[in-house]
Amino acid sequence: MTKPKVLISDKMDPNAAKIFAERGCDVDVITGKTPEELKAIIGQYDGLAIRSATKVTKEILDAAPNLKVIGRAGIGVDNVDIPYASSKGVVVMNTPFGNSITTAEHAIAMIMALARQIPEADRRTQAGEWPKNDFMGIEVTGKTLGLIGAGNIGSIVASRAQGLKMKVIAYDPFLTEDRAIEMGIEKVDLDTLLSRADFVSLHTPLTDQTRNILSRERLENAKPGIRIVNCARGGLIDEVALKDLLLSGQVAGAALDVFEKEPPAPDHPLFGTPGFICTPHLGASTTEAQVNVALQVAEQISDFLVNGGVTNALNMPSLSAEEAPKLKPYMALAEKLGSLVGQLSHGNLEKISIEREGAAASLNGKPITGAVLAGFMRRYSDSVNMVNAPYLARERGLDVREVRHDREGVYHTLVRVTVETSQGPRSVAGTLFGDAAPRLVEIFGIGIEADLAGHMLYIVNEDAPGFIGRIGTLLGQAGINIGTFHLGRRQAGGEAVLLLSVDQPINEELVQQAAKIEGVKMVKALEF
Ligand SMILES: NC(=O)C1=CN([C@@H]2O[C@H](COP(=O)(O)OP(=O)(O)OC[C@H]3O[C@@H](n4cnc5c(N)ncnc54)[C@H](O)[C@@H]3O)[C@@H](O)[C@H]2O)C=CC1
Ligand SMILES: O=C(O)CCC(=O)C(=O)O
Repeated sequence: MTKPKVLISDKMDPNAAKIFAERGCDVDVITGKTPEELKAIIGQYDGLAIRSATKVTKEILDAAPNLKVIGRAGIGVDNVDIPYASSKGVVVMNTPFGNSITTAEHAIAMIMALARQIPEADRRTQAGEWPKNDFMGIEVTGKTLGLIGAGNIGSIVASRAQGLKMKVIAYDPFLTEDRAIEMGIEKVDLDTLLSRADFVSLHTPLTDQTRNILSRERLENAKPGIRIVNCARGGLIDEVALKDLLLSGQVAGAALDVFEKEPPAPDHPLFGTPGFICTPHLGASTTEAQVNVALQVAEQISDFLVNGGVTNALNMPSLSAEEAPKLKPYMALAEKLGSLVGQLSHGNLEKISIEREGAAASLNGKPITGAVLAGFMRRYSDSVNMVNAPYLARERGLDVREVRHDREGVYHTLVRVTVETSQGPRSVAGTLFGDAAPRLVEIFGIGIEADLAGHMLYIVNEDAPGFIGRIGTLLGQAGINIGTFHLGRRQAGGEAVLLLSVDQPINEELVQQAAKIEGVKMVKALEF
């Protein structure tokens, strides 16, 4: 049997190459390639091990007919086009915990560096000055640290900050009250956090919800003299606004490990701004973390290529060989339903129930539940997958109920997902056509039949003549082609839902325009 070939395309601890060789793979370490150079060689490899420098785009994936698995030695996978990799059948894995402690420690180092202005004091002292009177720091003891994102890294930062006698508050829609109590922190909304925090530290992935979460407006309204640390992802903060507010004194200090564009241009507006310090995406750069993630990624990739084992995959469930063919379409359905209900529900979502009815009731429910939870939580975390979703849900105190009804309803098989929201329960349901093709059949109590795929637009409106024409015209004028069109309504003249699939993503501006059309109650762009 020929050995699987693996490329390590980013700088990684040498133990990774050793593990690949020991586990039966041929490995090449070729780092620093341009996208064009990578495209020219990627075709020969079955596996690709990366950190953050390699961007695995559509073009790279199209040039990689043999590629079966991509392993990210780290957490964030925003450098991989996961939907496209999935469409090509390429498994994407990460190493969700290997660098969390290290990154949390970097955030704490940034807090201390800001509090005592260590980089600037160091620079001037080494330049021959003795500027003892220019650096009046602050104590962190007794100060309030506001965490935006309290997952793996955020919760480690919380415990370290508590050791420094800081009071920790957090904004994280997925943090339950119980988990917050367990962590000894206070759960607050974002505005409260910004009005109370002396230091803010960001620990979320970059998603549509978190992009620009520290916008100019939010920074302007934050507690005067706030200090900000970002060791998560560039794009979470408005960098230009940050400079203006550092200059005005509204923000007393900012420490960035990550930038919207990396590496930042040499004339980046923040460079040289008083109170600003930065590091070149060093959050995960310790010997310990790099050994952890390199070993882990090499073990995971070789296990997959040599034995078919799946660990920490972001786009694939773990399954036995016999169950796989029967369960696969159910898992595709379940993930879509979880994703739909997650995209359409807001606020504190603490309870989710997954009901299986008819033929679905007799199947192994675990992978179906895992798939629902993975779809539901994907917008909150880069690290969630069908395997770890139930564990993460439990850890975060999400109450997950699984219910089986052996009876058969209108459909011979049905999966229903319900979340409890502050406005009451919200449920969506789907079936399999021909035991293979997932179809949505009900959304918030309204019957509708639709395939959930690609870019979609969801509209709730008052059922009235001429409405569909107005939506069609709006999309047509925006140059957006409609693929499929699905309608459902409670009763004639009552509340109706419209679900459209379109050929390109729908931007926020168009969503706002659609929301202004007469009769529209709610509009949401969806992605599957
Ligand atoms: N600077 C560096 O070198 C490193 C950076 N990272 C970044 O740190 C991020 C966090 O990593 P982990 O803690 O392991 O991830 P995680 O998935 O355990 O935690 C992320 C948390 O963010 C929360 N969240 C999601 N959307 C939110 C929103 N709109 N508002 C507030 N909170 C929200 C989630 O509920 C979750 O609790 C990663 O996504 C990665 O981008 C990770 C490792 C190293
Ligand atoms: O590999 C690195 O140095 C970056 C780590 C990181 O950003 C991540 O794991 O998300």
